[in-house]
Amino acid sequence: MCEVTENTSVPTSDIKSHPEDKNNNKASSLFSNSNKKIPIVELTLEEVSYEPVTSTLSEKQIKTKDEVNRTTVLDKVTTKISPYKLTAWMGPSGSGKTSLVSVVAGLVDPSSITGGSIMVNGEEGRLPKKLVGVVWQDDLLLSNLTVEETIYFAARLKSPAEMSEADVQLVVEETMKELGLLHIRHNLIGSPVSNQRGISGGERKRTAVASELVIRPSLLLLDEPTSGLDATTAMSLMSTLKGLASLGHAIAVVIHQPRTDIFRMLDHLLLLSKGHVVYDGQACAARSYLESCPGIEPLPVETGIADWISDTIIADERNSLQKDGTMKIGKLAEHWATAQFEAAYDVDDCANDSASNGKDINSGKELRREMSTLTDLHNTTVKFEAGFAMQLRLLAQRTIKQRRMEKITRVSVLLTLTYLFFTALFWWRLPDTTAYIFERNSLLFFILIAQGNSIVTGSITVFQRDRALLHRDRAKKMYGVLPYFLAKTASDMTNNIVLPFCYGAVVYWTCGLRTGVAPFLKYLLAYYLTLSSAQSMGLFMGILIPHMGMALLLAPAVTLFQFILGGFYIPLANLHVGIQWASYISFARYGYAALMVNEFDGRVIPCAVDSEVPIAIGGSSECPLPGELVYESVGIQDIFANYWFNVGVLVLFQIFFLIGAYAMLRRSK
Ligand SMILES: Nc1ncnc2c1ncn2[C@@H]1O[C@H](COP(=O)(O)OP(=O)(O)OP(=O)(O)O)[C@@H](O)[C@H]1O
Repeated sequence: MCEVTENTSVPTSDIKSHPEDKNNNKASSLFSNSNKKIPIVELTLEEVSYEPVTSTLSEKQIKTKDEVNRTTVLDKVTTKISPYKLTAWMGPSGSGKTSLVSVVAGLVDPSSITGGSIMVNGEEGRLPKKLVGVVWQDDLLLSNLTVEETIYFAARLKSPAEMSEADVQLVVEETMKELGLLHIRHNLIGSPVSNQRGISGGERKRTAVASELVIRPSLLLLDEPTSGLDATTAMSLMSTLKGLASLGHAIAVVIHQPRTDIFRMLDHLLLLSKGHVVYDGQACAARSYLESCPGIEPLPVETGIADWISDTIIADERNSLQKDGTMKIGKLAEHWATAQFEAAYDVDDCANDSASNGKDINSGKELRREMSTLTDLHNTTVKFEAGFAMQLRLLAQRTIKQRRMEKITRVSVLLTLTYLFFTALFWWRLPDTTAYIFERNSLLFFILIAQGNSIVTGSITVFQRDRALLHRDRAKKMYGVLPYFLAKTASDMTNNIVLPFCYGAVVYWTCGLRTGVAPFLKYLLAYYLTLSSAQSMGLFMGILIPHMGMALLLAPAVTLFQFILGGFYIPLANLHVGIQWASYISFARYGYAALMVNEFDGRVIPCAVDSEVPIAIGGSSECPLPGELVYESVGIQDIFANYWFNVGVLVLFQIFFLIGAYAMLRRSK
């Protein structure tokens, strides 16, 4: 007899978890309207094998050689994800559940699917990515966005451009209500990693689900959505998913040993072991099937069914471990492959289960009428829903919102104030005489190096964090690389530089640099361009070197090297010929030159009043001293002594770094 036979239907109206969330009747009615628009989709996998390349050979070598090392992650997997059903994929660690999510979501290299076929509504082909929502374990939500902003950005980016703002807002409202998030709509997501307080783990998961659900995907895949949640929160989330399935979504959940009450909610169950199917059928029939397998201990009294299933599969895997450490196909997988497994679908005890969704899924007739053809499904979707301008606007807003508390945090303001304090202490109101020329030079160099280095490392760190989110969003075809890149660059060039730039502006007056509005503005321009070159170089390095640790190790060395070649430590003319060339590709050289020329060009530096020691600058102890001699003494001569030339080269540096960064980003997968 099948143990799990009770009606597990959870009506949608019962799944809201917070009393405040019951107030929005308008949203509720829209939900029932938009519900009709979900394209009904059934996905069938027939003997699908997934074998990614694990060879260490380069792509070029692989093309020329026949032998390609592949690992069999999924071996002839046959299963189904049906609308109106809550499907679960279970199996021990490493059994291939997450890989199956990637395969079904179309996120793997098609050449690594080495066998079998994937059918959508009975036709062989791929489901448009727009109709698939995937919630991963690491949800990659942006910490400084509120719950509502997170769902809104997902909704707007994924909704058709012609959909009005009011309608998008209504769908966001409706989705928040559906997932019990209305009462925390204005709360920040937060980040457990950086100890930033925010919403709870369960609310995070629900927000991640809401961000996917907001466009009503036909197929929703969730990779361990209940991991890290307490039993009650896990139950509440699964109830929500069950309710959503009853509206027509096809939902597949990767789940580890759920509690019995959660297990009872499942309609369909796929059990995997080392990439092989061990069971695929109605969840309520799994027990009787497994107990019918030779050598399997029946479910002990007081043991949860999911725990028993897991123990049974793990024991089978252990038994199939050979002496040389390799694994042969387990007995359970072998049995499933040869058994008359249709029997598992037809267990009488599960008769009630099919009715539990309010739809007789086994009759199939009504369902088939609801299903669109694959061509229709493709015709109704476009590459990106939002237009270029909309993507750009939304991404810029999203980046600004995320960065608003990142860059101007209390710590960064405090650090800038500390820098200001010490800079003022060392270089306070420098007397404008020949006796203080060295101090002036050193100040101009210090302000570059003090801020430049942290900008480069900051830029790398921010991009490495954004990288995963970008790749995930790109895979979902939410936006293009260009709008992302433009929005990011615009934000980086303002947000990341605002504090260093303010520091530079204040230092100008506290340290008594050249008086006059024009020199001040020119100083700001040169200073800004040097910092933004550092920013672009950081981004370039961050994209070029995908490994964050490696990038952060190399970045300070490269930046320091650039600054040494700037001309302050070693006058440019005195650099060894073997390295002199490198100074031409140092942005610090042009930044420093522009600041020096702006400070000293066209003026005469008065003699130090009480100076008894003649000041020798570049071999000249002239007094008063022509300003040109100061920058010429560090090797800034000829065309390099032209302020606008240096500013122009800094602009070129940025163009080079940015175009390079964009090109690499486009190529990266
Ligand atoms: N691209 C790949 N190249 C090589 N091996 C891979 C690749 N993807 C997955 N694998 C291997 O396939 C097996 C299944 O991995 P997968 O992450 O799908 O398992 P899982 O069931 O989700 O495990 P867990 O429950 O621990 O998350 C693992 O042994 C994994 O190392």
